Amino acid sequence: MGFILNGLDVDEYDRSYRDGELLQRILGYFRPKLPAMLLVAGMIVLHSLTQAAVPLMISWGVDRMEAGSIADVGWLLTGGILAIGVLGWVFNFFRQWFSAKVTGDVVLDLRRDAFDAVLERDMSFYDEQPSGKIVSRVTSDTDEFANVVSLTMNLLSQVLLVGFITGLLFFRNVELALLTLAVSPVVIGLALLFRKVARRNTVRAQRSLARVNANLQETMGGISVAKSFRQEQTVYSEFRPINQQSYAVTLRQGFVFSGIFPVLFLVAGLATVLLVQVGGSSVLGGTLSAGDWYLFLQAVALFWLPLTSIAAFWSQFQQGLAASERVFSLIDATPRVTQTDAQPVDRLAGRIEFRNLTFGYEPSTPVLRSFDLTIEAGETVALVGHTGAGKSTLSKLITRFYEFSGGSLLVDGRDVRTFDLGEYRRQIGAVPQQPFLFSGTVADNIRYPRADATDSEVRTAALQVAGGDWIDALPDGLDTDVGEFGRALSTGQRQLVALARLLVQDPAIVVLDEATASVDPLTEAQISEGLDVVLAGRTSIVIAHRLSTIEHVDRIIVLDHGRIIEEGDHASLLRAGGHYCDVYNTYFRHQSPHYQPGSGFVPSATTGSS
Ligand SMILES: Nc1ncnc2c1ncn2[C@@H]1O[C@H](COP(=O)(O)OP(=O)(O)OP(=O)(O)O)[C@@H](O)[C@H]1O
Repeated sequence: MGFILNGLDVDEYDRSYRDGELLQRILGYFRPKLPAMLLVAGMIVLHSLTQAAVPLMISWGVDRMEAGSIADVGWLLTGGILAIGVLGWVFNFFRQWFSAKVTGDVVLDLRRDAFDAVLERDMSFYDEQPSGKIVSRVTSDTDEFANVVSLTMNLLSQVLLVGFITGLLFFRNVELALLTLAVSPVVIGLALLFRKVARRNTVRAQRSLARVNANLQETMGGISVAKSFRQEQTVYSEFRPINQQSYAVTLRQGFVFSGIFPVLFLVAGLATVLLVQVGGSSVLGGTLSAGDWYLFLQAVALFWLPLTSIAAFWSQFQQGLAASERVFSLIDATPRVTQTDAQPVDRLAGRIEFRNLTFGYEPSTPVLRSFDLTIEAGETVALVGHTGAGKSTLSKLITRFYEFSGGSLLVDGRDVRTFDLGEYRRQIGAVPQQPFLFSGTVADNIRYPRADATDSEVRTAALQVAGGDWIDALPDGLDTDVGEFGRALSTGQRQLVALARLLVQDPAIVVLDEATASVDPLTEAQISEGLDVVLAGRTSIVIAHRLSTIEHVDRIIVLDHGRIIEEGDHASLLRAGGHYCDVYNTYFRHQSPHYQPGSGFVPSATTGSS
């Protein structure tokens, strides 16, 4: 049991809905499709009637045969069965066609809502949830849901058929009808018993599939790293148990599901034996006509088929419910970033104040405690500090990707929680260390923040970054295809595109995580030049990794374990000989054009190095 269930726990945002609640929610998706569904219902009734009519006609024929008058009605019987068959086919065709349309439409809506929800989630959600699992909810779980919708349509048709046949049985012979019905509670009881086990197994199967997806997604994302470290074997060894688990869980699900049918057929078989025995004796005793007996034997077969599928349907129904539960959990996951208002945000000046702010990715381990910092409008601030000091955390709070738990964050003196989030974010230009480019051309990527930017605006922005020299190096200039994730461009070129993109966005505040990857001196110079243009006139927070940047910013803030331990400009901080000197000696010293191995240490009070 241990291995099979490893890692199949609920995700943090998973929740359990009552069946009624789930059904209500599902019905909400079907309500707009009412006319089409009524048509489907009509077709189902007609189709079920045709199915029930066949045994009835044959029974009538058998009675005629018994009375020795089959020759008179033979053609009527043949023609009638044929006509019913054709009608049945037509009704069934329209039923299938319209139900496929209704199902397709509902899945389309559900997938749209799930995808919308995915886009709405905070960054913390993506930190915690492997993307493969999310993909699984939007794709395979909605498919699962579609299956259950088709099954429901089939079930409705079968329930109607059972209804018609039961009516017919009672009409012809109450005694035999009661006998047939007597066994039904056993079948239904068995099906209900099976319900819980089925649901549990199904949820596990879906989770194990989500794990497979998550693993694949991660492997594909990091395939170049895996290959360069020759870790293919490790990747494979990690995948194998997950795949094996999915196999085992699915196998177990199959085992549980297939267990129910033999049991149900056994019960149905016993009932048929009983009917053959009792019915046959009645025919011999003259209390039942041969036609009625035939009708019963036919009806019993028809009667059991829907009943057993109703029973088996429970399991698949549970499967669909479990899938819809997972999709709804994704849609309903509560956002952590909560705005108290949606006030319009005009052009910001860009004054940022952290006041007594507390934040932790995990509430129990705060990264920032009672944090205070004011960045003036138009100021360029560099954040430096050892890894894990909290530099990126500050930028994530400004971009409002994460929610803080205490204190306040003010922009232009207004609480960020009161802003219209969309309007606020449009004024923040965030550039990550590895700028992400979407498939398309360089121009498409520069235009990304503002789809209505004209070609000439895009070109102007590109030309403003480092005088546009870099564009000439691209094979097709701005029309160069960047490839998936921008892989067709060099690291430096991607950064230059990201800077041009920022100019098109024209944000009031720039939050920039400088790339650590080294680029050739020419590109380095182009990036520095581009940065000067991009940051001019905006409030800029730069997580600095370049000496050329920290030398020119208005203020350097040295962070350590989520606290500001020093601030000032480059020269004064070096003179002060404090913690900044340590950071300088560790990170920045080597980047000086005059650097020689072992030289350039700035004496600091903490290390005393010289
Ligand atoms: N998504 C996350 N979930 C949980 N903890 C996190 C997350 N991101 C960062 N942390 C933790 O928060 C602390 C501050 O991290 P942060 O990324 O802000 O540091 P940093 O100064 O930007 O470091 P670096 O220079 O390495 O990027 C670290 O202890 C880190 O482990």
